[in-house]
Amino acid sequence: MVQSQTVSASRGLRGEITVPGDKSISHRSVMFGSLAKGVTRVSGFLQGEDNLSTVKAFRAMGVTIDQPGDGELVIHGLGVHSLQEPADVLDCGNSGTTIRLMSGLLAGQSFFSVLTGDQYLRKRPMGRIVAPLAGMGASIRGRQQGQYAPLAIDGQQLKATSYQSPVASAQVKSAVLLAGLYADGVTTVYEPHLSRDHSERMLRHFGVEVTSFDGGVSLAGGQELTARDLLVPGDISSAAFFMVAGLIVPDSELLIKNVGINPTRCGVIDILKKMNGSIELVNEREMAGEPVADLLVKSSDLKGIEIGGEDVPRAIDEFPVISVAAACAEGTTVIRDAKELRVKETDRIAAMADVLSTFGVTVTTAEDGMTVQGAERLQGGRVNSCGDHRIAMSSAIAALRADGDVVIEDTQCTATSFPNFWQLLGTVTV
Ligand SMILES: O=C(O)C1=C[C@@H](OP(=O)(O)O)[C@@H](O)[C@H](O)C1
Ligand SMILES: C=C(OP(=O)(O)O)C(=O)O
Repeated sequence: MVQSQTVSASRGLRGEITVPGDKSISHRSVMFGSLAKGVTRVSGFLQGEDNLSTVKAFRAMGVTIDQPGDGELVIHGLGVHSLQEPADVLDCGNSGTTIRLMSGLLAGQSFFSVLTGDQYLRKRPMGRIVAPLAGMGASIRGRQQGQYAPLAIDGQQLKATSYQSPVASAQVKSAVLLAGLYADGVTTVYEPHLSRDHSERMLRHFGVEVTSFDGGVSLAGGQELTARDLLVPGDISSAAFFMVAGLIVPDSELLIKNVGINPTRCGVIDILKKMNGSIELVNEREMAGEPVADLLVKSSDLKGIEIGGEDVPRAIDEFPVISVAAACAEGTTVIRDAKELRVKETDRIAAMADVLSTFGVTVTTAEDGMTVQGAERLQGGRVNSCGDHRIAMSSAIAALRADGDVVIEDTQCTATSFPNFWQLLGTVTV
């Protein structure tokens, strides 16, 4: 049954919260832990649906993964050449990260595998990974000449590549690097702007030599991974909903604890600060090769700004909620260079333009972004998430500032990345 949620205006957000573990790092912990030799203990693992798809896929390839407690995994890795042919199709659900990274990994195995996903994932572009992997000798077939899943992968001996990616995408970069682990020679990926570097950091954590340089990254094939414990920080993409909520709702003061602030991910903090948002980083520290801090957020009078260039990949999943901040800011916000938003779980430019216009906000869209006119007041109404977790949660945050109740339809998708979102929102809103 399709679920919905009704959200009313808030008189302030107060208290301390901890958001669930980082989705990108959680995926990689399962993948790299499964390839490592030895036992990897993960804590802070995100038990969202996307990550559970990754766990299921590795179990289907013979890896023993125990879940002794909430957010805990024990992965019994047997080395880079230990995976077994899965007996059935691997279902990646809604998760772009799962299907794209696993395609790179499976391209170099000595077995056959098929990857698919839900109705949203089967519409997302796969040619962006199929093309560079084919250049390494991979045999991958998919619908419409390899553009769309299901993808059928006939594992091959791969050769190293030097690939110039046309998009700043960590999924493309990581897929090619994972294939590169199985290739003869040194694989290099160049990208137009630096995308999130969790793969590079975690591979190093597991003892792989990875060289990052201005414009790209390279690694030599044939390296082994050695198991090491991992602590997953809170997901900045999940924290972003509460950052914006704390800024736009008057009389708010919120401490969001234990948030990953990797420089390739913290564009949302820089953008919101540029909008005059009060966000203070306290207790900065490092956890398993990733920087972490607590974020103190206070209600602020936001102002419109221009956003584009290298800030875009550093905040790519946060644009739906950044557009909510823009709707509550004084003046105009222009978002450019963000065409990638059109190929996420939904077309997030079109979806947010729809949502914000229901709230009474004036939005114009462009192929690569949108212009949002800040509004004095938001109005209530009925919106639909289109099955996209980030659209559902962004709508909920806008509703905290609306004059009337907001009904959000199709809200079960929040379990993709933030299973306790509604409960947490309830605990901090006055
Ligand atoms: O590598 C990752 O974990 C991710 C990379 C990004 O996608 P792209 O690589 O398509 O930019 C991001 O949108 C996604 O949520 C997670
Ligand atoms: C785009 C996202 O994830 P993925 O690409 O892994 O589906 C997201 O979480 O916003």
